[in-house]
Parts: sequence; structure tokens; C-alpha cells
Amino acid sequence: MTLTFYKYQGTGNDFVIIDNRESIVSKNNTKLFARLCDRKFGIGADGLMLLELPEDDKDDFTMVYFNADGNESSMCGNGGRCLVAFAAFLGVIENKAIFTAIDGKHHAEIKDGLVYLQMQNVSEIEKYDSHLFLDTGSPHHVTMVEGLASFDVENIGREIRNGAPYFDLGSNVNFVEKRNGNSFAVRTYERGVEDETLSCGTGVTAVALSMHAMQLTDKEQVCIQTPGGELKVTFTKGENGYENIFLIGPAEQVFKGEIKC
Ligand SMILES: N[C@H](CCC[C@H](N)C(=O)O)C(=O)O
Repeated sequence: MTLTFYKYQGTGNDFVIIDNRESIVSKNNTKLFARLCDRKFGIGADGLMLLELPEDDKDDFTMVYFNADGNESSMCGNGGRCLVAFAAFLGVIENKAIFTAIDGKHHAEIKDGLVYLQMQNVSEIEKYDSHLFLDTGSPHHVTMVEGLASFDVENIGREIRNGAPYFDLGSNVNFVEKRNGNSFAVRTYERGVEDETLSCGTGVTAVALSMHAMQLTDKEQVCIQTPGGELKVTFTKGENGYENIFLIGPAEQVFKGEIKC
């Protein structure tokens, strides 16, 4: 079979996207998804997404996300932003979207060339001596470091991801350095890619909320610099935690292709 796919990237987090509204691929085809994400034997990507028909008639589409290991995973913030851009490219939406992903419903809007993706509310942030842990649609371990540019993200990230209390289920691991004002830099070891990625959307969201929770910023809008580019996170702090959380940044179609599989 020849499969048409689209390659997208959001601040360097890159994805294979398939328009699966006619169910051309089965969601259980882990082997295929891993091969398509393989950077030597396939197209190469941090993850793969299927754009599917909506189950709820108030939705525009359904998002299904797979990590590079081919396994279906939790929410992907950069992937969600890229899928909204793809839906606009296909004409499935104009510039506003409502869609369902594994963590529930998301509202999104394309404005001034950026994709604004609403993330799920976060009611709880666990605070420990060495780090914070929270779930922004995917699980995130957040820790402050000095000398981020030369930090051994791959090895130390892998150790934390596989160690207590995460073990097999794992967590994404974010290493953060304060820049000026309310801007921070982050590098992320991503679960399911099992390596550092240039950016992680749910990770950037987790870092922004963590910086506010640790009072390292008092603003409800935080700029986060990742190796793949800059993302902005806005939110409001309510009695039940963090709400109205938006992950804001670019999403680009890099190329369209066909692959025999
Ligand atoms: N690999 C992550 C999911 C994708 C997260 C990341 N690509 C993002 O943009 O949020 C996990 O298994 O938790």
C-alpha cells in the first residue's frame, strides 16, 4: 500500500501526520507507526498523529497520538498545535477548532500565524525538595539546574525517567534555568522518544505552571525558550489550581510525501 503522509514541526518537535478520516490505517498498527517514526528506516519523527472523524458532533475532529516507539501515548501539546494547523490546511476548520484527544476536549485557535491550544486544567502540583511533578496531559518531572546549555540531559534524563517512582510507566523530565524576568529556558528528555527532543509542549506547559507555583514568576504569562524555539504559556490561577491554560507557538508543514508500507 502507498500511504500519503504530512510532516509537521512545532518548535522542532516533529511529527508524521496521517489524514485517517477514512480509516486507511488501523490504530493498532504499532509496528507501522514505529517504522514511520524511525529516523533511518522510515520518515523520522518524535511522534505520529492520526486525524480522525469526530465522535462527538460538536467536535471538528479527533486526535490520536503515538510516541516514536509506536505506542499510543498521552497528550502531546506541540502535536495538538500541529494537528490544528493540519486541519486548517485540509479545510476541516477555518481558524478555530474543538477536538477530542486522549485527555479530553481541547479548544484551539490560529491567530497571527500562531496556534493557541487550550490545555486541560491542572489542579495539583506535587512539590518535592529536588523537583516538582504534575500532569499537563502527559506526566512531567520539573527540576531547576545551572548551566543548562552543557547539562547531560540524555543520561540524567534517562536515569530519572526510569528510576523511582516512575519505573516502566515513566515520566518526561524537564531541566529548567531561569533567564531574565519571567522567561525561562528548558531542555526535555521525552518519554517514548527515550531521548532529548528539541521541544515538548506539555513539558513547556508544566514548566510555566511550576515556575509560577514556585513563585519564580508572578506573571500569568511565561515565555519558555526551548532548543527548537520559543513558546508562550498563559494561564489563570484559581482556587482549584491552574485554568485557562494556553500553549502558544508556531506549527509548520515541512513536506508532504508518500511511502510504501
Ligand atoms: N512523549 C510524551 C507525549 C508527547 C509529549 C510532547 N511531544 C508534547 O509536545 O507534549 C509522553 O509520552 O508523555
